[in-house]
Amino acid sequence: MSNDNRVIIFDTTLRDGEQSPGASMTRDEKLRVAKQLEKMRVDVIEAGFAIASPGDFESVKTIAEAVTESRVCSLSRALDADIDRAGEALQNAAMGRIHTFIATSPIHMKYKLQMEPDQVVEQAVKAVTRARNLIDDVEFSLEDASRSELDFMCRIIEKVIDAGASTINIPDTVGYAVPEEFAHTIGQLVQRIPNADKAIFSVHCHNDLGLAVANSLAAVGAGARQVECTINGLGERAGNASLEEIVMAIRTRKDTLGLETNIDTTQIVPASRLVSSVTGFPVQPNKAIVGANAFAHESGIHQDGVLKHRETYEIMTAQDVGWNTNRMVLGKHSGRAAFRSRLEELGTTFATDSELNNAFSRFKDLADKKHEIFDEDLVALVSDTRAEASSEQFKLSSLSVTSQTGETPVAKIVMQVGNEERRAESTGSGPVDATFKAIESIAESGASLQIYSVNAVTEGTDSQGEVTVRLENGGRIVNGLGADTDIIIASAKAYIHALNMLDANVQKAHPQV
Ligand SMILES: CC(=O)SCCNC(=O)CCNC(=O)[C@H](O)C(C)(C)COP(=O)(O)OP(=O)(O)OC[C@H]1O[C@@H](n2cnc3c(N)ncnc32)[C@H](O)[C@@H]1OP(=O)(O)O
Ligand SMILES: CC(C)C(=O)C(=O)O
Repeated sequence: MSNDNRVIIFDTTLRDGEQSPGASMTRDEKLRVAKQLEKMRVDVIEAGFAIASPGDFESVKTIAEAVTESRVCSLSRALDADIDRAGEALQNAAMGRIHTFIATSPIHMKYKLQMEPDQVVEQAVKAVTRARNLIDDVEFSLEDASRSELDFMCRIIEKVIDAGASTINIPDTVGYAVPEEFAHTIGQLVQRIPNADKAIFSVHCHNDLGLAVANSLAAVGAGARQVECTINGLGERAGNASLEEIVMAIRTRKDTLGLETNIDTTQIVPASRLVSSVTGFPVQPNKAIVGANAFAHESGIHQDGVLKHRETYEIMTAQDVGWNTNRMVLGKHSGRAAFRSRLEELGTTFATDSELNNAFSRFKDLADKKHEIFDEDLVALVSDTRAEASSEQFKLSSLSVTSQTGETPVAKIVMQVGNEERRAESTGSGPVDATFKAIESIAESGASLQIYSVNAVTEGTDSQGEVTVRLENGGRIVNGLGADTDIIIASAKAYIHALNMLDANVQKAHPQV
């Protein structure tokens, strides 16, 4: 692919990204992010706004001295002092850039700058000329370009290119543009400005209408060859175009866009995590590319499709952007294919379809109670299913326990004993004690309880409790297991499992302790 089709990735996480209220970074944090951006092969890193504060100056200087593979840039207004400060911060850069800007929209010129358009042109040319005397790479931005008049933009751009700007940035400062219109503007600028071929056209889109990425892609379709963007879409107000979305859209739709970047996409997720951790801005789970759910499938039909042929529901691989793998999340929308596959990965196979169906129906019951089923839940669920299936003698039909402050707990149980339904009611010192007494009043095993333990299988209040009950009878000792989101029911299941083991004389299958 020719150079004409290469899109320069200009990352402004450390400058515009840091303008997100609450996203301030220290010099050392910025340096860590800059090194990661360099590793990701970002072309230009906007390290800060040197005149903004002594700390920002130090950050730009430190990054300019530490980064050699990416160009390091500082922002500056179209003012002598800003430009000189940027030049000073960048003086040791292996590759540096001064990025100077001034607003060109009628509303900004009249109310904010309080300048006439001619004065703005004059100040822009003066700024670019001064910057070019300090450094050989100068970018000029027309702030609020998407609300600026086309003829005026053509006039100022032609003059700043003549003054030495080699990158012309067209920002959608307030996120006002829509893709078709923005593409038209870029196309017009590229066609109408006589010296347009002497500069790279760039865009810098904000996300106020959620269109930052769409506008950036429309602009590259119309001839822009630099995109300014940020990790996780961080930035002023609703943020900037997100780097990961731009880069992966260009890569994934190379067939239609015909473009490429130099980014090592496997470094995207590490960069996203780093920026999230240093700024304290979490990444939403459904965020494209870097959200926790971006490569996760919960629906049975999708899981079945992905297991048969990944591309049925994935347009990129998780590994391409730096995840270890895609994920099958087991939940209430999952089907047998994913359930069986995950258990096989965990070393459990089903001998018969009815064994699979039995475990699957328990899994659906559990999924109705719990948001996400983890591997530990599955293991507990299958061992519980198998424990129950291992003997026919005692089965739990229903259990109701009342436990109230100042009142003695009461357990009412219905059990299947062989072919007979039996009921019992008992009180106890606690709900578990009452339950065990009710079971024992039906089973009359005479076994003594040696150990009772409860473990939360996963984290969270919707976790399954896994209970172990050790019973001793006539010198035989067995361990019964039960799992449920309700620990009283898990306890009843574990006690009944142990009774069945004693009854069925299964010590060899479940060794005595
Ligand atoms: C669209 C963008 O993201 S632009 C970048 C925005 N980022 C920031 O503003 C972060 C860093 N900014 C700062 O630290 C401060 O605003 C500073 C240091 C740059 C300036 O601080 P102050 O001198 O106190 O000025 P203040 O911020 O109050 O006002 C901005 C001044 O710059 C002028 N100005 C704004 N843009 C430009 C420009 N591109 N070129 C020249 N002057 C400009 C304004 O008209 C105003 O001038 P006035 O004081 O004569 O009215
Ligand atoms: C300074 C420019 C590039 C900017 O941040 C904007 O217009 O949003």
